Amino acid sequence: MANLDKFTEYIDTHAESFIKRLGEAVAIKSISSDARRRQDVIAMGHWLDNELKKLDVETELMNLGTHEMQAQTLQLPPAILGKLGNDPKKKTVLIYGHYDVQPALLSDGWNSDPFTLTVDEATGRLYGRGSTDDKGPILGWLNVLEAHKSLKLDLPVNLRFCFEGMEENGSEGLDELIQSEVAKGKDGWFHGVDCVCISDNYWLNTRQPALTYGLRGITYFSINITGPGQDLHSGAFGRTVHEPMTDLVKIMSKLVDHDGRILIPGVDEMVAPPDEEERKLYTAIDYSIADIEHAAGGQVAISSVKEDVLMGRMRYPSLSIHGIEGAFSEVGAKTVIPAKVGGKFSIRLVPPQTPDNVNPLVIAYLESEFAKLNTKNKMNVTYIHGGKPWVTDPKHWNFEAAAKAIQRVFKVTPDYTREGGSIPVTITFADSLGVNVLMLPMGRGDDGAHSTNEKLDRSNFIEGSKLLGIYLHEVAVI
Ligand SMILES: NCC(=O)N[C@@H](Cc1c[nH]cn1)C(=O)O
Ligand SMILES: [Zn+2]
Ligand SMILES: [Zn+2]
Repeated sequence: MANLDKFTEYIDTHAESFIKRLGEAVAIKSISSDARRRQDVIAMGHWLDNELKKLDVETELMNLGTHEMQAQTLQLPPAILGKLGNDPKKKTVLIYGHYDVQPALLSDGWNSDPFTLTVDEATGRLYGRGSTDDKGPILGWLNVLEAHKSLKLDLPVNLRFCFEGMEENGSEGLDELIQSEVAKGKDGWFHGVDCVCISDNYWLNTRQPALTYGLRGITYFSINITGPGQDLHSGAFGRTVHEPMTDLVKIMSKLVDHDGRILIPGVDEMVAPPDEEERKLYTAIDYSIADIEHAAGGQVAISSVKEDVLMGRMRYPSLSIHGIEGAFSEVGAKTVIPAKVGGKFSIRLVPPQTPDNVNPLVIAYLESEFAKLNTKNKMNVTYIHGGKPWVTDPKHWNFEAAAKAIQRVFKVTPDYTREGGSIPVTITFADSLGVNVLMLPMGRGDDGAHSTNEKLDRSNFIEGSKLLGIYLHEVAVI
């Protein structure tokens, strides 16, 4: 393998300009789930496209059409497909990432403006929405390209890129794009891809780099309850009408138990319990209850048994309640009966669960529980989006190359993990291209993705950029 000292030195000496570039990306409020921010998501796509072009990547902005969201018809942000290198003697690696982010408001509890990358010099942490999910990792790839271009270092593999702007909101249009590109054969953007690498997840803890060979799927629902023609005075109407919020709270309380058990008949039962052999896998992982409680920011773990916590995240389904639309949520003591409320929840799925086999159980259960309420209000259940779980073979050469790269950069062997989150496009790549997909995380388990004060440690950004580059060199020689 080539002497990569110059490459790693370049990454070290250019750390400040890489952080500045990450600051530019974080400043673009590319929140895909908020119709008001759609132009920002599109602007972020153009920003990224421009950065790729500066680094000699041939790109095309793919128009994914429009969709309906929040009572509007919106242009979907473009998928960016890219190509760098076409040497038949080299392997071809497809890189995926997403340039959209989750919503964030200072008033949610951030200590600094979420869209201003804020460097804490004392801890080396880079705070900002998207710092770890997924702008930091995407920019890690840009850092690798910049270093190779500036040093006139030959890239060891051909690269293909697929960056999207709707991952945090159901990846609309992407599956169809991938399938149509694959159907084009040698004229498609993904022709000749040997393996896929996705950097869009986290180490399990704060100490040990990880390689991830599984993701949970997801099925996301909203339950809307209506009845009164308008919001009502609770003094004038309390105990005289059926209240939508009361019905909703009762229904939502029937979904999951305090110990995480899903109460929808048949859902938990689809997943076989682990045997002794499998349990040992979790015993071997360097993890403790303190790790989960540190990452959660409170002493709130459901179990005090490490293996159960790990299995709760990696190999069992979970149900989470996310929010209630239409609820009175301002300061003060408004005595209102909301006329219309919508509760949102999702279930993380594991094999053999899929939205197709779980959704009918969810809908039948909600309808039967609603019928028991004897209310005159009306319930409407909407499936918002979903994706299947994914598990792959971590003994594949793609994982071996990444493990060698981790050994070179961090001088340790990685943890092998399954991730609790979902990236539905992973399975689309695996199935439609028929190649191995690797998840190579950059951030740590306490980064707070989707949460307040999301961060990426400076060392993870810099060492992580080295890792991405060295991984490509290991792929070339494996
Ligand atoms: N980094 C991956 C990630 O955060 N994925 C999201 C995907 C999603 C699905 N529905 C809404 N977002 C996740 O929540 O796992
Ligand atoms: Zn992500
Ligand atoms: Zn995310």
